[in-house]
Amino acid sequence: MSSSRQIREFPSPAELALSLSQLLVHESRGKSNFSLGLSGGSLVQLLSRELPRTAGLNTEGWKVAMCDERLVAFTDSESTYGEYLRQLVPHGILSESQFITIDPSLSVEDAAADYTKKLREIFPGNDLPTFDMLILGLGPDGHTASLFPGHPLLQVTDQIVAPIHDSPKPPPQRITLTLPVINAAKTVVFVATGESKATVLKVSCLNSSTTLSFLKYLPGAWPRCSFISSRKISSVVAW
Ligand SMILES: O=C(O)[C@H](O)[C@@H](O)[C@H](O)[C@H](O)COP(=O)(O)O
Repeated sequence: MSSSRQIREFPSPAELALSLSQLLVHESRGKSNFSLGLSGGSLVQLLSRELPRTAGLNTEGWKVAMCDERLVAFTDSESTYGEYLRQLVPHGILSESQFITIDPSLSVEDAAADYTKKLREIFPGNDLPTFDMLILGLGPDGHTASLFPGHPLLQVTDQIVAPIHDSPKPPPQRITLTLPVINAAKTVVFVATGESKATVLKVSCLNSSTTLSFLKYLPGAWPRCSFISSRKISSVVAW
């Protein structure tokens, strides 16, 4: 899985979640340390439902970061970590101490600097954090993490985490992993659930020069990218 591009299609989000959980078992098996980046949106519920009943899952060595995070209190329903805390952690699958979280009390610049420092501690000695696996979402507008089409953050190459003040999708203040980190990850999985992803996938894959295309920014990750979808996308995606 980690070495080749794939599209995996499932008839329902439940079946997608099952496969994603099995992939996590496979990718983390035998690793005393497993670094995982998670996204928000529908992924929180998918994983929170499926991981607790996944056979063979050993999360002991897992460190879990957010691919992006909204600068709101963890108690706010907009907080991605807060949602994992409410939906996944109570199942005993992961403990709070395994998550690398932002400090939402800081300004967005300081929160990005603080998160950078925390990631550097998890990946000591590496210029770029090399996540074992990133699970990314995909917005109908073509954004992934908090990297939005046409936004200047797509040009950032000298930071591993960037602040964003003007996210087109609310809330406006967020922090995000930057493209170099996504490109350096060992396995990158895009989870594209729902009808709204078909257009962006089609446009992105058929014409990689379009502004909408997130794929043109992922030359490093592309050979290791997978798409997991709850609908048939292979018919619209040129692979
Ligand atoms: O911070 C955010 O706004 C979300 O995390 C967002 O980036 C999400 O991952 C995608 O929009 C896909 O969301 P769905 O899977 O819910 O469609």
